[in-house]
Amino acid sequence: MAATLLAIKYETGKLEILDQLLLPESCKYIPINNVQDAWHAIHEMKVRGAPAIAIVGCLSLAVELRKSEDLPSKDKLHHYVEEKLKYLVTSRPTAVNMQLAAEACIKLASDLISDETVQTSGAKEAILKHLEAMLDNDIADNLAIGNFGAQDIVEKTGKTSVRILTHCNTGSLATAGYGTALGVIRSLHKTGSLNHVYCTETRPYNQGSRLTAFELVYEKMPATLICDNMAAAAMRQFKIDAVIVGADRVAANGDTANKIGTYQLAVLAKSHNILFYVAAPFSSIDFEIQSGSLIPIEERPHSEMTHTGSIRTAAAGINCWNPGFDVTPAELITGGIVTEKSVYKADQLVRSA
Ligand SMILES: CSC[C@@H](O)[C@@H](O)C(=O)COP(=O)(O)O
Repeated sequence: MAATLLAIKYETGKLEILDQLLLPESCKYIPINNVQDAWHAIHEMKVRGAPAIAIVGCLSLAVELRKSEDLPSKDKLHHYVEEKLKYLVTSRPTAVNMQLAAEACIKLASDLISDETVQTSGAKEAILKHLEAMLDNDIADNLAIGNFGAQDIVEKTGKTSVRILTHCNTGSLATAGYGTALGVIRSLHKTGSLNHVYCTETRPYNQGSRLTAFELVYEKMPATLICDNMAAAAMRQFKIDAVIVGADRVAANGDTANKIGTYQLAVLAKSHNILFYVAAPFSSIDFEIQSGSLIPIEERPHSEMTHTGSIRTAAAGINCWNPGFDVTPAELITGGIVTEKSVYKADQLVRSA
């Protein structure tokens, strides 16, 4: 893959993340030396985006495991892994990727315990191999998502040059590299099928203007930034062909939690007869949650709405409501849910697909 902006750098036992709080002014990598560092970096949104959260969490455990030389028994190793991963899951509530990654790794640790042929060092190596494979696996998944999504958009619109609208940040900065929804846009660009991409500012945290716009400029894609309240006007004026967004958690029925403002884009897309897509790794689908109403939604600090940096921009004393995410009902996802396996209609989602 061509060199792109990386949110996460990992070399055996050494983990660094790009501090996204400093973007777009400066690009600075900071070390993550242990699980606690990762918890804080995720909680404070130095790294964000559902896949990137899970990868940084899991790699921080790999860093700790590589440092620890005295692991007394396989049983203790299992409890250690379980405790650390469960702690990481508490860093942010809505994205499911960290939770599912934790469950998979805890299950591996538990299977290794019951396997009498495996020694403690072998168990540790197997867990490390599992955790450290996440970066490469995520990039491979994103490339597949990009290809499936680009192909589907070209097929369903019947156009060879499409205009896309996207929301929040779903690119290299939210994943191991390439991206999910932005990966689809990258693939359209790579194959000469992208006419133009419009990215929303994504108030109040501005992932669109700070991060997506940064990636689009970096990659020299034909792109325009719009404020969130310009979406309807832009859909009509620029004849948008498809909206594509990422996901923090997809319920079993296809309802999708993603950055606040996604739902209103889906409603607008419907009334403008525009295809609406969600792009996410299969690991963003939570088959334990039957519908979107059960997805926990993170409430963010009011200062994100009332202040720009240290300057107050809203009247002091006003009440605020600042949910970080909303839920788009499955029936509004008219294009489909693009994963690394295939593009699904909501009613085609099955656990073993
Ligand atoms: C590939 S990232 C998908 C989603 O995680 C993304 O769209 C999003 O909502 C990110 O929210 P954030 O609050 O910045 O972590």
